[in-house]
Amino acid sequence: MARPKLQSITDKQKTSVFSLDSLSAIPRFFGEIWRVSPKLFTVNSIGRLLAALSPVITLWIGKIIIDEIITQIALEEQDLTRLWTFVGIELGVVILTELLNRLVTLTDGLIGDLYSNASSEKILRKTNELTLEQLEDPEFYDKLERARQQTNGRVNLMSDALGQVQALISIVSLIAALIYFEPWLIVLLILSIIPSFINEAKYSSHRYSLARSWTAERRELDYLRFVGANNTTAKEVKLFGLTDYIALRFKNLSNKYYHINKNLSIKQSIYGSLFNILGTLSYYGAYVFIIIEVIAGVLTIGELTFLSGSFNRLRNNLQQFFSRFTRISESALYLMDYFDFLDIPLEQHTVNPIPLPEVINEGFELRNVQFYYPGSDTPVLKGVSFHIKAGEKIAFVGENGAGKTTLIKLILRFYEPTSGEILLDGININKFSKEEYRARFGVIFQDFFKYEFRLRENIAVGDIAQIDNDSLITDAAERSLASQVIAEMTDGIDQQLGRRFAKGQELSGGQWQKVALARAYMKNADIMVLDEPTSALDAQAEFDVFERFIGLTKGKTSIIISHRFSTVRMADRILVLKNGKIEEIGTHEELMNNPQTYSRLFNLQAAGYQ
Ligand SMILES: Nc1ncnc2c1ncn2[C@@H]1O[C@H](COP(=O)(O)OP(=O)(O)OP(=O)(O)O)[C@@H](O)[C@H]1O
Repeated sequence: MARPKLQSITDKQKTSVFSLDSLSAIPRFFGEIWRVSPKLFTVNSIGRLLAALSPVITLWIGKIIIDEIITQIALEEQDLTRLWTFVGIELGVVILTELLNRLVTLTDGLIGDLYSNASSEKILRKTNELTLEQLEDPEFYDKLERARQQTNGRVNLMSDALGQVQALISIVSLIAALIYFEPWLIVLLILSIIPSFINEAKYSSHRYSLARSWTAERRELDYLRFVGANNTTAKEVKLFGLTDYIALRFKNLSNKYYHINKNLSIKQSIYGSLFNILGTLSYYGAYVFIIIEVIAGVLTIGELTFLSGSFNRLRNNLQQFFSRFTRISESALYLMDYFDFLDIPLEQHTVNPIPLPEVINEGFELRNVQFYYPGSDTPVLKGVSFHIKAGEKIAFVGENGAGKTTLIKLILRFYEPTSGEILLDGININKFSKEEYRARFGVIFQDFFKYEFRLRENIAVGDIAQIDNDSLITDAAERSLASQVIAEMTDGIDQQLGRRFAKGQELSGGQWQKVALARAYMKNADIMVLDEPTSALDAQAEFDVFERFIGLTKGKTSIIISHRFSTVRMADRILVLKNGKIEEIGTHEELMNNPQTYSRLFNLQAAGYQ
């Protein structure tokens, strides 16, 4: 479902012919570049400024040299001092320009690298500041994709924009020289350039709107590339023989884009070539005009080389200037996407948060909680009310899709209930600071992430500030039985995990689960939340893990989700969810005496083990 907050720039604005709107993003862009490295930026700008004057100076010296040669040839007693002096000056200017150009390229590259790293980091941090709701929105993903792509484009934009200022200085100096000798040449020049500029502007805007309208498809292409060539999907792809299916899907979609893009490129090339020929004709027109003037004795030979050189140079510079201009406005459109992404409004922090209770006394209370996932019109929770007493171990049970994990997401404040409220010690959990509130939880999710980092990091993510606290990490590992995994690793706690990087060791599903469970033990959390923490463990390991858990978390409020009734029965109370409603709640014994879902499922599972 479209959400207005994610759409601040309309497509129409983005595709207006000259894309001038987009240029408004450039000052902010330069602000960002400046902050990346004020020193490099200053060196780069000064280098460009000096290099910009080189064409007119070189051409002017060239004119003096030629006129001097002609004068000296006509003399009987030649004095070549002035001639050699100017040749020497020209050589100096050429070497200096060469050095300045190198300096500009070098600083362009360095600033580009720094800027691209800084903007990637910004995207990463911004992504993390967004809510789960925003992260699960496909429109958000399109925006993220557009912000991510063209990182290189943004770097080129910098050299283009600075190059543009440099070119402008060269152009103004060359124009001044042309006006001084032959003002008419300027008119000829402008007439030859304008059609080609309009052509460039038109097609660059087409290209951008095409790229933009294909964002979702590009994401699909990326996903197909990932599914088709990836070590995590390789087993299934090989076993089910999916390569052809995926490759064909990829080919069909990418071919479609290729053909649309091809047609556009061909048209642009044809018109571009025609307008270029027009430009060349105008140059020769000017050339003929200057030759006639020289023959008539109005201009000297030196002035002929200077004027024809200046005209040619100016024509190239202007052509580059205009095509750079369209390139800049095109890149600036992508830049707007990037800023647009960075400007996605963030969720408001809780105003004047109430301090969390030092010790939890009463526990949680859910009052008539109803919940719809954003964009969905099917309720997942339909008026759920219950207590979790302080220090109690409560298990959530129910069939797939009943809403167990959703309940946990609401308690952890990843989403807000659509109606109803959740209280902790009688206070609505929204009134606490989200960060402080979440810090009181030790959590393992059903779909925990397997970081292909070191084992130490995989445990320390539970409290990353403690990454170097070996005793805390080994202690957490001991509690979750991950110590057995550490003992088997060549590099112990510093073993690289996964197969992506050198010396990485892949773990079994159960071993990963023990490592992930250790995250919940990393801090002395008041509330433990375990969402199917033992689904991959063997029966003995599961029993051991839970026995430990019960022993180690005495007096801590805990929520456990499990489909294994041998685990569930260890909880103080069990809540059975069915279709988003509480079907029954009570102790194992109470529920066993109640001929409803729990006793039926318990007996069913028990019978399976007999
Ligand atoms: N991010 C989401 N967006 C939209 N719908 C969702 C989302 N996550 C879950 N759902 C839907 O909410 C319902 C409840 O899902 P939930 O994950 O809470 O079930 P569960 O009881 O934990 O199931 P399981 O035992 O399979 O883990 C399901 O119908 C699911 O399709």
